[in-house]
Amino acid sequence: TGTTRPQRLLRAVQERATRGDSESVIAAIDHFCRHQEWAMNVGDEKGFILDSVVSEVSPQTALELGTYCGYSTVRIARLLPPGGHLITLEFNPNYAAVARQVIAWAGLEDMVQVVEGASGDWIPHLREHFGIESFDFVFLDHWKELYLPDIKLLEECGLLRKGTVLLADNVVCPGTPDYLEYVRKSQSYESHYFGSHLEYTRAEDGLEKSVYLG
Ligand SMILES: Cc1cc(C(=O)N2CCN(C)CC2)sc1-c1cc(O)c2nc[nH]c(=O)c2c1
Ligand SMILES: [Mg+2]
Repeated sequence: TGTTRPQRLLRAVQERATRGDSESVIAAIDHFCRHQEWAMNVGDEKGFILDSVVSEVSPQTALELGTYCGYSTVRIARLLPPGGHLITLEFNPNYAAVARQVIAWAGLEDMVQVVEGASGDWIPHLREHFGIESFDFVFLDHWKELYLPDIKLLEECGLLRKGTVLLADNVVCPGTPDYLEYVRKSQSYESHYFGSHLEYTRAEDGLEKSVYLG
């Protein structure tokens, strides 16, 4: 038995970060991942790019696919405008349980809804369940095989509108070739690649920003 890596990450947050201070929660997780144990958070370098896109969009409605421990959830939620709301989908209940506590430690629980389950199961029900008309911003960070089917599902469910901004993590490492080909070739998207590095490493990775044109 013993603790899991997400549980050890949560303990590092509770020991090092100040309750209600989202910057200190982000710093505590980055410290843990750099000096204790690598973990698959978007990280500080790609996180800075995520911050700039979220700030530019200033979304009232945001969707995150893949919560993990809530690191990017906190990065996004801390930048939402008044009235803004973030729904984050997580398949793994153990990850979701840790994420809820990390988000609460950052004092952002009122702007975030952590939803447990498979993205493909939940996306068709987001409108009726959460009263969402469409999303202003979507962060894809769950599983490389699901990026493409899930944005097609979002399109089909009418959850994207002209100007919706999609930002995808790990398009180089682990890599999402089918997703990249689709958003870069489709007339319905305007895409741009932000080169960076895999979190806490020197390996190449990056974020793909795609604006839905309708
Ligand atoms: C699990 C994993 C291992 C990686 C790697 O190349 N490694 C070599 C270098 N060492 C240090 C770490 C391990 S990259 C990666 C990863 C990274 C993300 O940001 C992810 N985001 C969402 N969903 C994922 O499944 C996801 C996986
Ligand atoms: Mg990732």
